Amino acid sequence: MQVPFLKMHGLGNDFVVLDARAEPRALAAETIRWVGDRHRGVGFDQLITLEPAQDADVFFRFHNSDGSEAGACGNGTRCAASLILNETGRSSIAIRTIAGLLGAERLPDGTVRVDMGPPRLGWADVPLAREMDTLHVPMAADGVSDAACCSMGNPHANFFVEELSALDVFRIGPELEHHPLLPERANIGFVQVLARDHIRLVVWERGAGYTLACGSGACAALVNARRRGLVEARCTVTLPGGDLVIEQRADGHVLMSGPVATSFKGELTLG
Ligand SMILES: N[C@@H](CCC[C@H](N)C(=O)O)C(=O)O
Repeated sequence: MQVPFLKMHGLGNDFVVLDARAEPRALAAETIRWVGDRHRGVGFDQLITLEPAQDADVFFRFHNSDGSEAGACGNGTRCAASLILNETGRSSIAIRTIAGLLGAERLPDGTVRVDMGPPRLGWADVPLAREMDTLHVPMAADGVSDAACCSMGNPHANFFVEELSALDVFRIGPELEHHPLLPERANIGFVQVLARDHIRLVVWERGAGYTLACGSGACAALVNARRRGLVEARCTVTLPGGDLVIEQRADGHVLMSGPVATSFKGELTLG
């Protein structure tokens, strides 16, 4: 069976997009891992499946390259939303995801903004293994300690550091992703506050590993930095792949804007 796909990215956070609106395309975890293999398949951080929705323009389903499913994917939402914005010719759309209903719009400069909704801050929302203050979670690894956690529809743990380049992210990232306090694992964000409107961030993604950018991770970093009193409501978040602009509105909703790009299209041979 030949299945057409698009390869897209937001700041190098890369995606294979499958359109399953007319025909179901449920891939087994083993197939997802093969397509995600950067040597033997196409390679991606996340696979995004577009599905029909009853109460929105489209449903987006996200899978990590290890085959696990994720409730949210900020950059993937921006990329796939740009397809629906182009297709419909509309200036804004509504997207249903496992984590909730999201809004997306194209901005005059061509970038795409997604309303990721409000963060969830309770220990059971993240989730953490037991009741505790999500702003000070006793997790530590070489060079980092005292995590701030939240959910942006998916779990995030942030560590604030003086200097990001001093960290061995490839060693401590997987260690923290699998920490016993995180029953569903988490995306691990290492945050350096450069100014009250500027953050540097490196993310070790749950189920995908080191990434050039993580949209929901950038939202979580701003939310947790604000909770610690370190930044204002609007920040530029500089990731290895480039900049996102993140803003938390007075009603708590977190807005994320940045560029999207299509790399190529192709066909998967399945079965
Ligand atoms: N790249 C994403 C996050 C993808 C999901 C994550 N790895 C998870 O398992 O929660 C983004 O841009 O938000």
